[in-house]
Amino acid sequence: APVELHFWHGLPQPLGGLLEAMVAAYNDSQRGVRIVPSFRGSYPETMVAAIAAFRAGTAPHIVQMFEVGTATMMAAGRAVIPVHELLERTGTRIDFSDFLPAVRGYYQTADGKQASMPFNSSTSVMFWNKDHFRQAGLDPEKPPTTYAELEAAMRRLKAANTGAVPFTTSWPTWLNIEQVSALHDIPLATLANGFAGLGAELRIDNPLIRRHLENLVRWQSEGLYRYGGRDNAADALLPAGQASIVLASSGLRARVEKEARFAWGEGMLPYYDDVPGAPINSIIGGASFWVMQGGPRNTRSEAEMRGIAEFFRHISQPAAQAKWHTDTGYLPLTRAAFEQVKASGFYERNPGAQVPIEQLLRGGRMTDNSRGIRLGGFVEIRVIMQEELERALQGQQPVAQALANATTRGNQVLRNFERQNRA
Ligand SMILES: O=P(O)(O)OC[C@H](O)CO
Repeated sequence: APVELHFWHGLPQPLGGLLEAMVAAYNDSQRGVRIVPSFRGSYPETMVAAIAAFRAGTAPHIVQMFEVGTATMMAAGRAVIPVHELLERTGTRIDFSDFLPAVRGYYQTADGKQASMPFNSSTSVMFWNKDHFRQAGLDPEKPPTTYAELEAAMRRLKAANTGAVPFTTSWPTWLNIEQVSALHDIPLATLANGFAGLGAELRIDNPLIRRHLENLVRWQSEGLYRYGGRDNAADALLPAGQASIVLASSGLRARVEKEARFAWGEGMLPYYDDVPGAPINSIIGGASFWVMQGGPRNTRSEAEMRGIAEFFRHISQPAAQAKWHTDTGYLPLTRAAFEQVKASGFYERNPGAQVPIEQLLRGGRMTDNSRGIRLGGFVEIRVIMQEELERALQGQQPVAQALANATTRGNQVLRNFERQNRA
C-alpha cells in the first residue's frame, strides 16, 4: 500500500481546489505515495491548528505556512524537520540555486540552509476594473503608477458613480506597512528586518508610514477608500465589482479570472515618487511547505521521509512550477520554469501575468529593507497592527497614536520571543 501523507493547507477557493488538483495529479502519477490534502482555514488558523496538533501527536506530515510564520516555525525545534535535513537523510537532490533568490532566501536560515520548501510565493500587485476606468473617463490601459496619480484616479472614479468604492487594500498591513516600507527602501524593523538575528525592534513609526496611513484615513473620510477587513477579506471586493482598484496578492489573479464579469488589468503597486530612490523591489508573500514530526513521541518513518522528499522534488520541477504559476498568478519560483512559460507565449496571451516577477526584480538592488521580514511572533504583531490601524480608521485615535501603540505592543511580542529563543 502507498505511504499516506497528510497535508494541511490554508488556501481558499478557487486556489485551494487548484492546489488539491495538483496533489491529485501527483497521486495519479506514481504508486508509492498518497498525499491527503485538507483545508484548515486561513493561514493563521492553519498555523495554530498545526502547532496544537503537534502537541497532541497528530500533526500533519506537511503544513502550508504563510511567510509571516517563518521565524516562528524556524524556532519550533523538534516539531519541524528542516528541508535541508530531509533531503540529506533521504539522499534527494533539489537544485535551489535555480530558485529566485528572494524566494529561496526568505526560507533559509542565517547560514543558508533551506528550512522550508518554497511553493506558492506571491508578491502584491494592483488589479483594476477597466470598465469603471472607462466610465470615469480614465484610460483603461493606464493604471495609476504613483499615489498622487492614484488619488486623482480615485476622485474621477468617485465622480463617475460606478457604484463601487474607488480603492481598497487586501492584507492591510502587508500592503500598507510592509510593502510600502520595502518599495521605498525604509526599514520595518532593525537588524535587517530581523534577518540579522534576535533582538529586532519595530521601526514602523516613521514619517512615510504615518503619511501613508493618514492618507488612507483621509481617503476613507472622502469615500475614496474602504477598509475591507483583516487578512485577505478585501479580496472579494474587486472580482465582485464592489471596488475599482485593489492592491492584493498576485495569487488573487485566479479568482479574478474566474469571477470577474468585466475587463480588468494587473499592474505594479503605486509608490510615492517624491521619495528618493523609490521604487525598489516588493517583497514576497504567500506560503511555503514545512515538514512536521507527528508529535513529541511520534517521529516520521524513513518511508514517510522519502515520500515527502519525492513530492518536494516533484513540485520543484519546471513543469509543476509552470502549471501552478500560470493557473494561479503565484510566481514561477525557478528560472527554468520562468523561461519555459516565457517561451510558451503565455505572457503575450495574458498581459499583466509577468508583473509580479518584474516588480520583484524592480530597481535591481535588493536591500536589507526589501529582502523580506524575519520577525518572531509576526503573526501576532500583524494582529496588533491591524487592531491599531482599525482604531485609527474608526476615528478613535490619530494615526500617530496607532503607530506608537503598535510599536510598543509589537516590541513586547518581539522581546518575549527573544527571551524564549535566546536560551
Ligand atoms: O495571498 P497570499 O497567499 O499571496 O499571501 C499573502 C500574504 O503574504 C500573507 O501574509
